[in-house]
Amino acid sequence: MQVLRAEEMYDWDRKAMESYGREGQVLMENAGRAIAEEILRKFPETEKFLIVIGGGNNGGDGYVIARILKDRRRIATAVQVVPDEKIKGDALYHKRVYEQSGYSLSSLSEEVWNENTVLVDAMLGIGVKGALRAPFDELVSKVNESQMHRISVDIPSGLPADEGVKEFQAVKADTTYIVQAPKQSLFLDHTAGYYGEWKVLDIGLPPMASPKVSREIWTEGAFAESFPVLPGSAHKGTRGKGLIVGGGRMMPGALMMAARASIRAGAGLTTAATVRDIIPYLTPSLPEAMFAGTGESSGVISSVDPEVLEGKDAVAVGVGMGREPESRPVIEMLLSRTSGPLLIDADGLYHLRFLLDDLKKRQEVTVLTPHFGEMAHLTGEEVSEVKRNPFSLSRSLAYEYGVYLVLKGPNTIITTPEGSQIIEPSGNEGLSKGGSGDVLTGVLLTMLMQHESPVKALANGCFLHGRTAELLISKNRTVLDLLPTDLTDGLSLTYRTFLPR
Ligand SMILES: NC(=O)C1=CN([C@@H]2O[C@H](COP(=O)(O)OP(=O)(O)OC[C@H]3O[C@@H](n4cnc5c(N)ncnc54)[C@H](OP(=O)(O)O)[C@@H]3O)[C@@H](O)[C@H]2O)[C@@H](O)CC1
Ligand SMILES: Nc1ncnc2c1ncn2[C@@H]1O[C@H](COP(=O)(O)OP(=O)(O)O)[C@@H](O)[C@H]1O
Ligand SMILES: [K+]
Repeated sequence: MQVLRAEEMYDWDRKAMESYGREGQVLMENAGRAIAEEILRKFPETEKFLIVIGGGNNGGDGYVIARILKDRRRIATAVQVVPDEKIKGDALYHKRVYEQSGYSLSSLSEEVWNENTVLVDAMLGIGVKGALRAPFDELVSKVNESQMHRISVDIPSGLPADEGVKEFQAVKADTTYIVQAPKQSLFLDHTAGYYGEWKVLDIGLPPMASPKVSREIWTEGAFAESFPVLPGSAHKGTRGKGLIVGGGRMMPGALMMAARASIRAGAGLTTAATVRDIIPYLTPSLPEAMFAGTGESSGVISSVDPEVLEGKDAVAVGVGMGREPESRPVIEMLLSRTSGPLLIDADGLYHLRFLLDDLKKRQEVTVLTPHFGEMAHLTGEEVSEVKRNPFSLSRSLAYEYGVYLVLKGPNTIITTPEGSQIIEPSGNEGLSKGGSGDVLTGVLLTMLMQHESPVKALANGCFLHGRTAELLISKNRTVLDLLPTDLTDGLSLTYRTFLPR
């Protein structure tokens, strides 16, 4: 499913009408009807509805919804909150249909704000611009203060559709019925929460006319379809031989978690490279792994023998490595000497900030997996700015350095060097614990060795990680006690659920 910006949505709408014979009035009828049916399904017993109608096409959808609710014998109070001359075009057509059905409009008296009533917010859609003007500024506050269940049409009124907007005032919806395609703000840290529970409804825009935008949500269907089938004749070489460089005297656990996750995810052979004196302590928890000792300076990795790279299908570096400058030459060496995919995570990303020229020179597949803080460090932006503009900042970075970028968060955004983007929304707050990212690194390393397409490998790895957290919570864990190490052993749950082979 595509994720669109407002302008892209308008393009699709325009093209549908101009080139594919779709009428605006019909599309509005479809939108309003699809939403009304959902409302009736969700509230089969509720009698009273209040529909608040604004001046654009979002208000037009509101007229259709009000008519259908009345047709179904519900007590639907429709209030138009703008002067009559503001209602134009398709919205005016549907206002007339509403009135010709014998239905009338009410005024916004105090009695309509009744907690036994469901509120339908059809004030403002994706056409909102700038700070809210009267009467919407006060109305949005009033709606948010009310105890009613709030259903927003297409988008919570006042909320920007696109990334980048700093200040806004918007309805905090309990439920949002999104028209045709989710908009960017559904996935942003500071706006996602305004949508409440959400569902995307098809209103009949022709897929042939959809904008040429490569920004998609990754689904369980996509995972099951694109996950490579392991041949019966598989041997460890088929599954991939990976190397993970990380850990040190202070953070050996990070390396342990990444290596174990890589093996559990299905790698043929995983080698963990770290300072020599901690290897004996790691061996009991990683009986399947191979180990390689690195050069060391005061407990941190200071060098890796390039011979360790021989025969490796992919390499991951950074987990638990520390930020001491002594480790920087390791990243430098791996950037120039790794011939297969190279994934850089955690402290590796910290060092990378000082090696951007080497990154630019590298020709082979390189994957960076920053969280918001690491992305801010890499780009020189504030964390708040990264959260407000994750799509465009990811694209700029991926394009400038020719890398695959996995910007991690509740909605992880994966970007290719060419700028295609995938949003992977699985997971829950149980993952917000030190170590979850290390597990992800191990999983991604394995996926990179087994998929032909790096972007599918990354999307499937994020899905595997996030869905495992969801399945564990639905079974015997909670978001409070879930551990990154539970996640590793829980990978089987996701495999068994989605790849019953
Ligand atoms: N295929 C589709 O996409 C389909 C989309 N459909 C629906 O259309 C919606 C988009 O409709 P849209 O373009 O008419 O814009 P919309 O959001 O109603 O806002 C415009 C109004 O808001 C006002 N206004 C703006 N900013 C404001 C502010 N700061 N403060 C105060 N007022 C402000 C502006 O006022 P003006 O600036 O003109 O004074 C104007 O009256 C979309 O979300 C979906 O619900 C479906 O019907 C079917 C097909
Ligand atoms: N609230 C959340 N909902 C969904 N996924 C989350 C949430 N918080 C964190 N995650 C996921 O958990 C992982 C955390 O990675 P990271 O921040 O690198 O952790 P660490 O470095 O502490 O191991 C990422 O994959 C991220 O997408
Ligand atoms: K709305």
